[in-house]
Amino acid sequence: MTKPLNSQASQFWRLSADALCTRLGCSLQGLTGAEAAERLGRFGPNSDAPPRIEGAMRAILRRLLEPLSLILLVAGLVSMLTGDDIGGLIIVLILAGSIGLDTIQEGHAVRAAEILRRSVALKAEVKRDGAFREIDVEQVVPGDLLRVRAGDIIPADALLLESTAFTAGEAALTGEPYPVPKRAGGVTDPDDSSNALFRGAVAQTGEAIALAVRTGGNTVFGAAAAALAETQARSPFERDLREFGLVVARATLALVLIVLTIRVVFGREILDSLLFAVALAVGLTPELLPMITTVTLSRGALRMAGRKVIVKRLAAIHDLGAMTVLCTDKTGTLTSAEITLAKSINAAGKDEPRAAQLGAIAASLGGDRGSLDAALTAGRVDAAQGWRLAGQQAFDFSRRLGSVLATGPEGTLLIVKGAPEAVLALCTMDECAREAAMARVRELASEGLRTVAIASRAWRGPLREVETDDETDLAFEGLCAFADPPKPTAAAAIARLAASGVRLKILSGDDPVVVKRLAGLVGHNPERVLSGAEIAELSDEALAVRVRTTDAFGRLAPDQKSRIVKALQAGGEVVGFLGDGINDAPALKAADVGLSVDGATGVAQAAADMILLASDLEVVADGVEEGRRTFANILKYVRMGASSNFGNMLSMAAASIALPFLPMLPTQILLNNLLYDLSELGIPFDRVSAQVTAQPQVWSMSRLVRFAAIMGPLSSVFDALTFVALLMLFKASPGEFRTAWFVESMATQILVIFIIRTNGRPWRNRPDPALAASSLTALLAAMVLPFTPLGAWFGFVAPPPIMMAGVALLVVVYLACAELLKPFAIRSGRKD
Ligand SMILES: Nc1ncnc2c1ncn2[C@@H]1O[C@H](COP(=O)(O)OP(=O)(O)OP(=O)(O)O)[C@@H](O)[C@H]1O
Ligand SMILES: [Mg+2]
Repeated sequence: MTKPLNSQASQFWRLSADALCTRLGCSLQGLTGAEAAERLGRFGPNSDAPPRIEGAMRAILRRLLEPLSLILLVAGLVSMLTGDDIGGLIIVLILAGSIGLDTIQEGHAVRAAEILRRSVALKAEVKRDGAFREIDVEQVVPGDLLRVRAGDIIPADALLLESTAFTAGEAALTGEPYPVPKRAGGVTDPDDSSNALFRGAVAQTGEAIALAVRTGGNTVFGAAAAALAETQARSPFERDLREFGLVVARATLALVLIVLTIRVVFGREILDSLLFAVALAVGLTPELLPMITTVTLSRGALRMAGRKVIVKRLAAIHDLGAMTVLCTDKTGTLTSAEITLAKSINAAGKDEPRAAQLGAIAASLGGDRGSLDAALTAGRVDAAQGWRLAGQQAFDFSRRLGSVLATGPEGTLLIVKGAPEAVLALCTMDECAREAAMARVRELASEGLRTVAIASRAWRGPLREVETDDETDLAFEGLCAFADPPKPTAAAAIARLAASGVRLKILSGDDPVVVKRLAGLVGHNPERVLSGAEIAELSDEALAVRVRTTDAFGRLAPDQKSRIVKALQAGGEVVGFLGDGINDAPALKAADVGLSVDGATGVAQAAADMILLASDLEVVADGVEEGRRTFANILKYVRMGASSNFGNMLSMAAASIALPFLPMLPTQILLNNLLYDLSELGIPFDRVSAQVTAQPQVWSMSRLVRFAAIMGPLSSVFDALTFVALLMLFKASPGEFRTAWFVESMATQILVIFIIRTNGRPWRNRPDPALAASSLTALLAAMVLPFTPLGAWFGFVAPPPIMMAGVALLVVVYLACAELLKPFAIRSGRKD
């Protein structure tokens, strides 16, 4: 991966800032809005090959160019030219109808979902018209002055101008596992790019100002960088569905070829046979399945947006519905994130403002964007007056401390701030005093207060950046205690999640005592809280066992959060992770469904699959419900296809070989297919019973196969019965046979939705009016058409009433049998 760095043309970091400014035609003062707009036009958006939203014409063309559509189009035209005007016209019209239907359906929903997804696009901070402001990452242009802070994804390739304790994680770009320090200034070694920032890397610590040099696909890592931000990997559900589609498509091809060959060998009319075969293929291919999943998922995404969840990766909707365990960070989800400074205590345990004073200096000079530093700064607003930052060691989540070198009225002071046990370990104090301080921390924790310890040391010698070795021989200054009360809504949301089969686990970097108390307050009551130190001792296998029974974790390092997620996955759980910090990003990536919140750090948002517009577990519970509902509706399509529709087409193939005449004319088959598609239009809107949304919905290919293996043959049996009855009993003419069977086939295909849309009795759970309307309209059209003058165009011949009565009876008996067999078809082999 280091290759692009070596290519001469891209080594902008070997130039000085001034030289780059000349080359880019800009200054170091940032661009004006007008300049930026002009550059955006010139350089294009800061993204790789922007995912174009397909226009209607293009969408129609894409469908028209599919092989089956092309064949139909050609066949239709040939029919027209060879004298069968009406037949040809009908084929072309039906083809146009189907394509129009698909385009309208897919276009609207998918476009709307894409717009939503963009609404949570990553932000970048740039100087425009003299002030720093947040803009969409795509709007960044070469020449922009960037400000990047810990937790941001670096928006463009840029030359560093200023930095404080800035390190960048470039692991995904270069393979270098540790964050690399970045400093402004010239470099001599061409391999040394420590003064450059690369798009797609993660700002790990500190802050930097940099000049954007390249954007979008021109960046050193180009597409690789974008791939980092957008994970659109296929979920198991999507993969299985595709596989299923492929299997069916192959079977279709084989079947159609067999039918065609046999018919041609037996000397039947070639054009007719070809048309019949193609129509059969149209009826058989689950060409709608991918479109329907996308549409249903997109509709689900729109509904979820109504419930304040923005979906970035569509398939994650299913994963959210399948989720069995939700891991969550503590601050901001269980608590309000508006942490306030409650107490400042000195080393002797007395109230004294000094700890808070020093904490505030450190926080305002060199703090991160976390809630603790915000509370410290807000606690003593002008503490930092007269102090200047001289050096820094940014807060490190693994060591749980950070320091600031500050020069001010007291001279130069090294201030160290972090988790009590981490800071106390660096202080010069006897064991007794240390124990007393820790006892105080525990006492505060039992009152629900979380603490940060402050230590300091007078600095002698030259001013420079702080190193880990400097953080020794510290004097313990005292503790700052913060109130972080639980959210009023948390307890109810946790209960709701539990009722819907989702177990909650708290994964916090905070003190186990604080975690345990808070958990109790929101009704979570874990038996004990496992700490990061204990986890470090466990093997992956041992951890996989422990996580099953442990519901809260404290003092976790970022990689331990993702270790726990993986341990849960190893135990067969579908794991969700909700977090907002830079320390949550690894776990968000590892989880099956990563949830972050609007306004979270860039890395967390980039790693997440969904963004909550309100940081509240209530929203997650809503999302879970919506996810299950969406999935249940997709399952209806799949089941529909796997039962009647597929069965009918198989019977058609068999009949075309066995019968001396075509069991249905090609135009009739196409009409059948179109009406069937129409009948399904209402499915995405359908209701789902509370019983179905009450438990995690896990996709299972084996269950679908079981369903198809029972319902498919049932449908074929009834087709065979229909054939026999029509030929033997009613002595139907070919025209009557086709018409009667058309009606029977439409009725069974369409009406079975009312049976399989619910696991219980159909009359207990009413369909949504939209579904009832689409199904019954399609059915009505199919039943009336043969008896109208228009029917003759399709080759329908009105059968005698007695024949129709027989067909009606068969349909009723079929539906009754389907209802009787349904419990066996949907019963799963295992308990779930
Ligand atoms: N800016 C900071 N300054 C000093 N100490 C900090 C800072 N940020 C975090 N810490 C310490 O590190 C610990 C872990 O950080 P933090 O609480 O943010 O982790 P977390 O896993 O995100 O926790 P939570 O579940 O509360 O969100 C804190 O409890 C605190 O002791
Ligand atoms: Mg946090």
